[in-house]
This record gives sequence, structure tokens and C-alpha cells, in this order.
Amino acid sequence: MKSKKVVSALNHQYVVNDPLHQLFDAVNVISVQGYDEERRVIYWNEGSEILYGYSKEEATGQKLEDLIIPELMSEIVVDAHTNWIKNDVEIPAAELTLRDKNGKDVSVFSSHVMFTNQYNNKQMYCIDIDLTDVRQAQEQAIFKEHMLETIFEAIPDLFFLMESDGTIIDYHACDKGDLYISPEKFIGKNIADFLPQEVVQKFKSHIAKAVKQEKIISFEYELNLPKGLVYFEARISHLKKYKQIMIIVRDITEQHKSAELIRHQAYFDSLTALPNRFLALDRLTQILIEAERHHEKAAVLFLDLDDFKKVNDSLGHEVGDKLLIESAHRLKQVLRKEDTVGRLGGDEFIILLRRLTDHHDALAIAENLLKIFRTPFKIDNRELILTLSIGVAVYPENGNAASDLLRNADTAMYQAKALGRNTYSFFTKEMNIVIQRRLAIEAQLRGALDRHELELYYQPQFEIRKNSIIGAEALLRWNHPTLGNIPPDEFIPIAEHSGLIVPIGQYVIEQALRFLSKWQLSDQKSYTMAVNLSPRQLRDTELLNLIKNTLADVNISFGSLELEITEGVLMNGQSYINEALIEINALGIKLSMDDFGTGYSSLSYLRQYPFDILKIDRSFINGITLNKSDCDLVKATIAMSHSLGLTVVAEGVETKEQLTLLSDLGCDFVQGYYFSKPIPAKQLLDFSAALL
Ligand SMILES: Nc1nc2c(ncn2[C@@H]2O[C@@H]3COP(=O)(O)O[C@H]4[C@@H](O)[C@H](n5cnc6c(=O)[nH]c(N)nc65)O[C@@H]4COP(=O)(O)O[C@H]3[C@H]2O)c(=O)[nH]1
Repeated sequence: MKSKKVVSALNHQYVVNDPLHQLFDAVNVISVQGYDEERRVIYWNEGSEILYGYSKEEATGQKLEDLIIPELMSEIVVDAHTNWIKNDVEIPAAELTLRDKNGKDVSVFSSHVMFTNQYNNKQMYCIDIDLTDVRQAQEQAIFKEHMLETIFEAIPDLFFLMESDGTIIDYHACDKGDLYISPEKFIGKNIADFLPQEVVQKFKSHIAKAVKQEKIISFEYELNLPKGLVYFEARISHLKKYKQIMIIVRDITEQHKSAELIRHQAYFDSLTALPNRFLALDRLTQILIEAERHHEKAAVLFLDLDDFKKVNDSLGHEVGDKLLIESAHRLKQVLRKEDTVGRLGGDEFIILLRRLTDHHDALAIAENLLKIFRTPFKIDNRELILTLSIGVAVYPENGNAASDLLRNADTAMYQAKALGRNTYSFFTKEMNIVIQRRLAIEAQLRGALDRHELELYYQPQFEIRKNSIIGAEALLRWNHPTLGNIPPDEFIPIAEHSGLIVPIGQYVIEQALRFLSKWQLSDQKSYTMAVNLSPRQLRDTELLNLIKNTLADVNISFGSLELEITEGVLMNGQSYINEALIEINALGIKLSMDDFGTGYSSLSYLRQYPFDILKIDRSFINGITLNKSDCDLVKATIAMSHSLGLTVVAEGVETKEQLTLLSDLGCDFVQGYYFSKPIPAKQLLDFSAALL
């Protein structure tokens, strides 16, 4: 039985063969159209309806060029069709862009056949396959390819595609100049043919890892290229499906340099380029491990530049820095290759000596270090002399751990300083006891004021001529519940070093002046009060305000206060000291040079600074009745002081003979055990009242 559709076609006498139509009707993914000799539609399957949007009814009888052929192609199509009918020139199958009912482009792959029916009429059948999806996929693929190209262009990395045995199949380089060798030399070649052996090994082991672990593996390697050593990072990805390896290589030389710089900054001192504390201690730990393993000795030398602070303060930090650089240079000269010199900070250096046979090796190096510093430094056309104090701790005798050795070498260095500087000192156990006590004192001193452990004692001063009290010197006492009575000679330097002298000194001034006020009132005499000042206190900007306020508070004249300073204070030569002394003098406060004769005793200080009083140290008073030289010195000092308009106080007078001699020499005032030891405030009140 003929179908309805075929019947309609028959009506137009365009029938082809019925079974074929039945087949086309069953397929709707392909468009099949039949045309008569005038290109009128005689057959239009469901696939055509879907593809071109015309229903069969709409299409049937329409001309091909009016239906789905774009205007521009119309003439060509008509000519080709005519040519086929007339001359039997087949229209080849081709990809075409046709047009649907809505005027939209339709991409198809179009094949054509020509039948001649029973009436000898020619009928062309077009079989069109929709290429929209294919086109889209193609476009997508092209787009992706372009995108990849663009990415490749933008990324400076090198991409290599290789077989898992290391044979390079393909590559991509944004800049061909980045390639180690030209592409011809590596495409199709194995990496072993052109890369250094150790790099090939790295590649092979990491490729094996990437294949095994099925993840991206990265590693670093370096190549010696004509432009220098270049560092690379390679990332390996296994393209399992294709049994290929993708390697992405990046030049990381810059990062390497930055990392190296950061590493250098973390481990080396930026001024001298020597290993810093961190690295030096790390090396010390290594040296100790090695020394233990090989049963060897090692030594730690702790070095401190003597009076470096003075150089920095007086000549400026620039000169100080140059001196440090030059010192580092000299230290290196003395050392053996296997030794280490590091800078711990400030003017402190550390030297690590390994593989020593005995102490003498360290001693020889310490001596050489002192020697090499004997040559003056030439900085900015200036000759400077700088000396060293060296503390030595030897492994294993003075400790097994790096920290112990360092601490002990530091202790020994302090000993070298105490010995007069410009020398070395080997650590001994006794030093440790000293340092332990020092640390304990410093720790306890911090709370001493709050715990009211500090008390002022007063030692009366006498005028020789009148044999009467003229004032007293305030001397600090510290009685600690467990450490006992700690002498000021021991705790004052520690207070000075730790800065605690500032609050302690303020306490002393306030206490002493309050007592003076009470004492003056009670005896109705204008006594004076001598108070010791440490160098650090002169840097305290609040000091003078405190003195002025306290004097005003207790209603005491400026002239009743004497501030005692030692020559050491003046040796610093700093401008703030000069300014403070001038201001003290301008206020009318008396200035006294303490311990005269013990230090450098530079007479120029007496002329240079506004002193009122000179105190001869008790070490000379002790000897005046025993040896002529001390007596001559004291005699000369008194004469000289008087010629400069200074009043002379002799300290430490213990005997009547000393007093008589001092009186003969024209000394003005005296203090000492002969009259009274330093005593508590209350006792002094009684003592002086009894003499009234
Ligand atoms: N052998 C003997 N010694 C006598 C005699 N007469 C006095 N002395 C001692 O000689 C020292 C004189 O004090 P200095 O030279 O200023 O030396 C003082 C001073 O430099 C410092 N010092 C004491 N109190 C203070 C203070 O409040 N502030 C500061 N910055 N230093 C202080 O501590 C040093 C020692 O003080 P002290 O132990 O009290 O020692 C005192 C005193 O007790 C004597 O006849 N024979």
C-alpha cells in the first residue's frame, strides 16, 4: 500500500521509489529533500522539517533556491543543477552554509544524487547532515588552541613533551632565546644526549616518581649556561592516557638570588659580612658534635673591643662602623681556614677554633689577635688605636654545650677587662662563682628599692683647723635578706651597668637632702652633704630638675650640696657631661672630684671643668706617713689645688699621725675612720649633737 506522502508526490508525477522514501521517513537526524527538474520540492522528510523549519506542506512545491539557498549562492546552485541535468556534471558533496525558515545559517554536509524516474524525469535528492554541533566543537577546539597559544605566549615557562624514556617529542618556548640548545638539537633526542649527567639523573628519578605517584612532581636543578649559573624549577606531569610526560620548566634564578639574599641577611651580619650570632652558634654546635666524635678540643673566644663606645660617641657612628669592618678584616687574617669568626652584635665578636691539640693553640691565636690590633687603624686620615679583651673557654674542660662555652668565654672576657683590658683570660671555675654572684646581685637589685633594702649611711667630714663637723658624705648601704650586706663597690657598678643607678641615684639624692634639712635644723648649722654621682646619672635629663625640686622642697641652699664625680666620668669627653657640669656649677651646687690620684689624674680636667673640691683618695692618705712619695704627692696635690682655688678633702684618715701630717700640709677637710665610720642617719644626729 502506497503511503499518503507518496501519493501526493505521484500527483505531481515526481515519484521516485517508494521503499527509499519509507527509509528516509524513518530517519529524522538526516534531512532528505527531493527536487524535480525545476528544483521544486517533491520530497521533504521529517529531518528536513527539523533542520530547516519548513513543514512538509510548506516546502512541497517550493523551489530549492527560494527555500534554503542563501541569496548569494542562488545563481551558483541553479547553474550547477542545470549543468547536472543537461550535461550530467555531478554536484559534489560539500560543506555548505544554507538558510532555515527564520533566515538563520544552517551548516550542513550536503550530498546529492540524481535519479531518473519511470517518466524519464530527473530528480535530485539532497541528503544534508547538520554540522552545527560539529562546527561548534571545531570552533571550540580552535578557540582552545588559540587560548593555549596565547597562554604559552604569555608564560615565560618552557614546555616539553617527552616520552617516558626522556625522548623529547615537542616543546613550546615563548622566547626561543630561553632554550638551553636549539630545538633541532633536542627534538627527537633523549635528554641524556644534551643535559649534564647529574641533571639527567634528577629528571629520570622525578619522572619515575611522577609516573608512580600519578601527581605533579616538581624539583629544582641548575645549568651552567654561557650567561652564568641558571637555576630552574621543573614540574613533571604524567599524561597517562598518552603515555607521555609534560615538563614545565621555569627559570627561578631571580627567586634563587632573592632567597639567597634573605638567607644571607638571616645568617650574616650586614655591616661586616661575618656570620651573625645565630649562624656562629649553629657552627659552634656543629664543631662540638665533631669534636666529641673525634675526641678533639675546641675553643670559643669571646672578643670585645675596648672602649669602642667612646669611639662611637666621640667620633660618630660612621667612624665606628668603619672600625668594626676593619676589625673584622683583621680578625679573619689571624685565623686558620677551619676557624670561624662571627659578630655577636655591637663591638662583640666570637671566634671558634676547632681541632685544637691543647690550650696552647688557643693561647697562640689569642696572642696573635692582640698583636694584630697593635698596628693603629687608619680611618679617614685619622690614626686610631683600638685594643681587644679576649675571654677563652675550651671544650670539653669549660663546658660541653655551646651556650655554656659562650657564657664562660664571656665571663673570661670580663676578667680580661678587669685585668686592665688589651689582654686575654682563660675561663676558670672561680670566675663562674663571680659571675653567678654578679647575676644574683643584678636580679635582686631590681626590687631592692621597693623592698626598702637600701639605706643611706653618712660619714661626717671635719674642718681640720677648727676641728668641727662641716658636713657628711652620703654612702649607700644594701642589706639583702639572703645575700647579706653587699658593699657599694660591688653593687654600684652593676647598678650603673644595668641602668638601675638612675632610680637608685634619685632615691639617694632625695634621702640625703631630706636628712640634711633635718640635720641642719636640729644643729642649726649650715652643713654640707656630699653625694656620689655615677656617669650614667649625668645622662638622666631629669636629674637636675629632681635636684632643684628637692632642694626647694626641703628648703636647702644649692651651695649645701656637693656632687662627687670621678675622673672616669670626664674621660668619656661627651658633650652632655660638660653641659651638665656647667649647669650644676651655674646653680651654685658644689662639684667635687672624687678619688683623685687613682685614675689618670689629669690636671687638665681640674682646669677644664668647674670643680670646687678635690678629694684625695684614701690609698694615698694610707701611705703618707709611711712613704715619702705618697707624702710628696699629697703635698703637691694640696698646693696645686689651692693654687686653682679648690678646697681639699682627704679621705680615709685612720690615724692621728695622718691627721697631723695632713694638717701640716695645709689640707682643708678630712673624713675617715679616725673620726667616724659611715653611720646611719640617727646615729649621725647623736654624734654631731654630742660635739656641739
Ligand atoms: N678603709 C677605709 N675606708 C674608708 C675610710 N673612710 C671612708 N672610707 C670608705 O671610703 C669610701 C669613700 O667613698 P667613695 O670614694 O665615694 O667610694 C664609694 C662610691 O664610689 C660608691 N658609692 C657609695 N654610695 C654611693 C652612692 O650613693 N652613689 C654612687 N654613685 N656611688 C656610691 O661606692 C664606693 C665605696 O663606698 P663605701 O664602701 O661606703 O666606702 C666609702 C667609705 O666607707 C677609712 O678611714 N678607711
